[in-house]
Amino acid sequence: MDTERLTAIGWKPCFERQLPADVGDGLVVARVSAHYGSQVLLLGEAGDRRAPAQLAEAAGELAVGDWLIVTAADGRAVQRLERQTLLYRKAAGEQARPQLIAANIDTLFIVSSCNADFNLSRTERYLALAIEAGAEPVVVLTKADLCEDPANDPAHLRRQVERLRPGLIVETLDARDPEQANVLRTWCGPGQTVALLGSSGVGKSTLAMALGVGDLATAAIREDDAKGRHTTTARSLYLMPGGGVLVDNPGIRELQLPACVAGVESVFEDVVRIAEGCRFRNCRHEGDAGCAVIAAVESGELDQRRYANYLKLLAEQAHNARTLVERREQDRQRGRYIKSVLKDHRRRREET
Ligand SMILES: Nc1nc2c(ncn2[C@@H]2O[C@H](COP(=O)(O)OP(=O)(O)OP(=O)(O)O)[C@@H](O)[C@H]2O)c(=O)[nH]1
Ligand SMILES: [Zn+2]
Repeated sequence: MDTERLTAIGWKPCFERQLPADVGDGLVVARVSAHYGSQVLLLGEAGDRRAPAQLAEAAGELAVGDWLIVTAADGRAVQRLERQTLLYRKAAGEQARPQLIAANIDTLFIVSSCNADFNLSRTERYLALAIEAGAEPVVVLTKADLCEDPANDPAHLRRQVERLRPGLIVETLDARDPEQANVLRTWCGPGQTVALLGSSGVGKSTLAMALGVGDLATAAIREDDAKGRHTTTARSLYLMPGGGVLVDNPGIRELQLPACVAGVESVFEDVVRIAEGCRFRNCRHEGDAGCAVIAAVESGELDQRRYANYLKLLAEQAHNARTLVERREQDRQRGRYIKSVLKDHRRRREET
């Protein structure tokens, strides 16, 4: 096993420890680089290769960024290494299970611009997501060069964001300038995996360019299919020149809040601490008698915006959690209904 080459695709000692003894004996290490329909793209020591999804998923459901032990011959997974972090979102459509977005991301760059997109409540939402996933959040404020309002200069905006969470790291920069983007190199070295989270137009692709990844929009793999036709497929893992990996796919960019009480409570530790002083244990902090949170807002100790966003994010994630449970219940009922229809059908057939 060439550890150096694996490190270039995000391999770390914590994965090394999980390796079975027989790796090398017809088994190789690979990382899920993209997942589409019936095919999975696996990134290994020797570069990209394809495997039928059915084989690659033999050791469990996959997310982009997962590490697998696969057979060298046909890419059949014999083991999925334990995930260090996992980004997921609420189920889409008929699915009852959360949809996996990406695994093993060490750092989430929460990107927002110094001008129109600057929004503390949105940043809190992304912080909750990052913490829930287990990834380290780093806030990147782009378009620092376009900040014309001296009352809202980049340094001032940065301080506002820093106050959202003790120890939170915030960088301000012009995303078009590779030299300025170098402040992010700390998180982009060998063995490290990062992803960019943020609204459209804030500069995620521009940042990726500045970090040397190249043009994300056009960075597709061209290959010839069995009939010699050119096909292009989008991958989701990009190697950075410094040795790290950038994960990018639309699923990450548009991430919504899944069920994540722990993430929300971690971002709002101060509010949770104040709430310990509420008279009632199940206080909803919405006008209940003896509410310490409302008292803190009234006294000015707690910011009104932060208070409102805390309640909003809590409600939102609870709603998303509830729809999952409700969907599961609906599925059960539908299953029961289908069974009864089939039974009915059989009985009638037996009668005739
Ligand atoms: N002046 C200035 N322009 C920037 C900066 N960052 C991004 N831009 C410009 O903003 C526009 C949008 O940037 P993108 O990198 O495409 O934004 P994105 O976040 O990738 O957007 P989506 O792909 O829609 O998610 C481009 O025209 C960039 O050149 C910056 O720091 N300063
Ligand atoms: Zn209360």
